[in-house]
Amino acid sequence: MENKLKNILIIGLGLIGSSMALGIRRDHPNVKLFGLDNEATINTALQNHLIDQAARLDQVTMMDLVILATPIDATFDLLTKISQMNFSHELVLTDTCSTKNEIMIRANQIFNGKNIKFIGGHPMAGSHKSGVNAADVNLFENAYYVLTERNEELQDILSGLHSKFIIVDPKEHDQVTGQVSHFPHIIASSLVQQSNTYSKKHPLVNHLAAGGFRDMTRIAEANSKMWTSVILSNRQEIIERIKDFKGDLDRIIKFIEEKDEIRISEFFDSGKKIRQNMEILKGRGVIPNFYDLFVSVPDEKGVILKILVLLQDISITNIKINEENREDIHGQLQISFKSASDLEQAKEIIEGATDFDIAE
Ligand SMILES: NC(=O)c1ccc[n+]([C@@H]2O[C@H](COP(=O)([O-])OP(=O)(O)OC[C@H]3O[C@@H](n4cnc5c(N)ncnc54)[C@H](O)[C@@H]3O)[C@@H](O)[C@H]2O)c1
Ligand SMILES: O=C(O)C(=O)C[C@]1(C(=O)O)C=C[C@@H](O)C=C1
Repeated sequence: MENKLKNILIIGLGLIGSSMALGIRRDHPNVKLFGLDNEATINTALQNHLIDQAARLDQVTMMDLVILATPIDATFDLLTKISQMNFSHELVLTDTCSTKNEIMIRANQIFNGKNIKFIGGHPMAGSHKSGVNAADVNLFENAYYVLTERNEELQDILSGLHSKFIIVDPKEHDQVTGQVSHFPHIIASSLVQQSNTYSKKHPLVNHLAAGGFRDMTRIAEANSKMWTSVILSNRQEIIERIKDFKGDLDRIIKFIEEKDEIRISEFFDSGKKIRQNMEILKGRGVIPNFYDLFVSVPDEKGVILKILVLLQDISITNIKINEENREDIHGQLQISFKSASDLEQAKEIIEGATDFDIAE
């Protein structure tokens, strides 16, 4: 298929826009990539060859595809400005916002009868980091990429992101992401703040916070402006999720007060089973790192290289080093694989060649 989307403008070259630029370039080295952002960001994007050329907003009219990778409030503003422009050919326009319903309602109102094909988009992967320096070509690998409708040419341009397209109704999208993406950010931030308040009375809090606390709170470091926009764009759903959760907390308070051993155990058991079932879904994109092996490694020079050499014939999707604060215990290498069989093979190789502790 000859793709007619040749001149592509990305507005907003932060974490998402710059990572998309790298992904687009991977499969489509010949498209012309333009960028629009503040001067410092554009300079970095040009230096790092993320884009070919800077563009102005009025140059939207000469583009074939425009990707809005901007915060939600800025995206609304840009949608309005673009809807006031005149196009001699059809513009394909998409966004990356974390909410979809309000954006689609607005787009349907303002693009009606215009030469603009708007397709709502949301890559279901990201990070607590932001800005052009966080660009990562593998950010969207194996993650779902939500679109509000199929579009062969757009999907082809985005193929180098290595994500999986899924068509979702905008309202349904906001309900689901409200539960599994937006609400968890509220929980993480509340937990960090509650612990901080408690630490005024109990300073040891700052020392005894360990792996569990770290795993629960990484996303509390996310960009506050972005999350304010997300929450305000999905208010009703998020309020409902919070109220629902309050009910769950009240239920567990009751079990504890009543020393109800069976119900407390059922509570944890149920959580464990549900999460383990979600693990099965990991390969389909619920959680980007799937089939993980945790190798406990001594803090010695060359140890990571040794493991990598051992696994050189197996496809690894990600490696993470979970450092330990204490010097006397081992750090943990988290290695992610594409399949259960790759994981099993890697486990056998490491077990055969080292005495490192391994867990799945
Ligand atoms: N961070 C995530 O995990 C994540 C994941 C998926 C989708 N998203 C969504 O993608 C969008 C971008 O998020 P991000 O994490 O890349 O944010 P970011 O802060 O890293 O990047 C946003 C960029 O947009 C630029 N910008 C803002 N207003 C602009 C304007 N009017 N014109 C041109 N550039 C402008 C900023 O300078 C910045 O470089 C948001 O709508 C967010 O909801 C974020
Ligand atoms: O990994 C993270 O830090 C994220 O929060 C990314 C995350 C999420 O997983 O909920 C957050 C917002 C996006 O719209 C999509 C993905």
